[in-house]
Amino acid sequence: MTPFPTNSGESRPASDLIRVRDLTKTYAGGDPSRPALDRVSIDIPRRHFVSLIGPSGCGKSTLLRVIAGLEGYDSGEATVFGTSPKAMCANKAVGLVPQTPALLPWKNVRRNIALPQKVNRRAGRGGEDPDDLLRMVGLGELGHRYPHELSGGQQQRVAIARAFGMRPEVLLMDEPFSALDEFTRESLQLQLLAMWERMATTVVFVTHSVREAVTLSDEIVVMSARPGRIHEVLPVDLPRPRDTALVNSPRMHAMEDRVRASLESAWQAGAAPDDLVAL
Ligand SMILES: Nc1ncnc2c1ncn2[C@@H]1O[C@H](COP(=O)(O)OP(=O)(O)OP(=O)(O)O)[C@@H](O)[C@H]1O
Repeated sequence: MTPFPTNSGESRPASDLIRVRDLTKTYAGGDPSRPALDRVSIDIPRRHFVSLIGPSGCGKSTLLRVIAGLEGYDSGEATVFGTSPKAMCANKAVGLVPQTPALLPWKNVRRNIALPQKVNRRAGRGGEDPDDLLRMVGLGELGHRYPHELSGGQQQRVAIARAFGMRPEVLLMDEPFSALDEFTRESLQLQLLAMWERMATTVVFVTHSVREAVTLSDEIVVMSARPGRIHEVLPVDLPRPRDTALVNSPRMHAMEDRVRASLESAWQAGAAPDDLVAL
């Protein structure tokens, strides 16, 4: 197990962590000798921004779905701030932002954002004002529009605003920016960081982009495939806010190089003999 570093260096109680211990998951019909997750252990401290990165099929989405309470597992344990993921999910304390924004096409943007808050109120949790949320993601003027009247990037902003509007204790994001152009992606990253800082949420973010992981994260979890394991946890020792000057600095590039080197060794650790012969 790779011990998960905390900013303070102190060990934290389970009530302050997303804690995964020795967790193994094999999908129904899957090869038991190659579980999707194999004895995975990590601690994600409350209010941290943590990215999961690794080769395709290494189990990033599976781990996210286990934390979300949407997938069971064979052995080991997962708790979110001391509670089971399913209980957190039932309490609407965990939000999930998928790769493609799932907005209701027959409701305008403001109603799309307000809808989950009704569910939230039933769960006894407050919500944010939809117009405030829209302003925070730079869409203050577009509350009356319908999803088909927005660009892909604007739709994803609505999805992010909606997720934060539920004031989740944990926000799980599965490659939310992967379909966007680089410029839109970079501007959304900065908006996401501003929302995260303001809402003090814990974010677990899946990405294939090294630059994105370094720009956003406190820690980067590098995973390896066949079977899915934690390869290494890299603390991102860069100050916040991560402004444009920092993102283009030598320190940033040095951190990116560290992550790339770790990914390469993760790939080698998980490569089957056939893959190596093909090289
Ligand atoms: N519903 C499912 N049924 C069976 N096997 C699955 C299912 N979902 C995922 N898997 C398998 O589990 C392993 C991990 O998949 P997962 O989607 O978690 O990987 P990932 O790292 O998120 O991949 P990618 O980067 O390509 O999105 C893969 O071998 C995949 O084929």
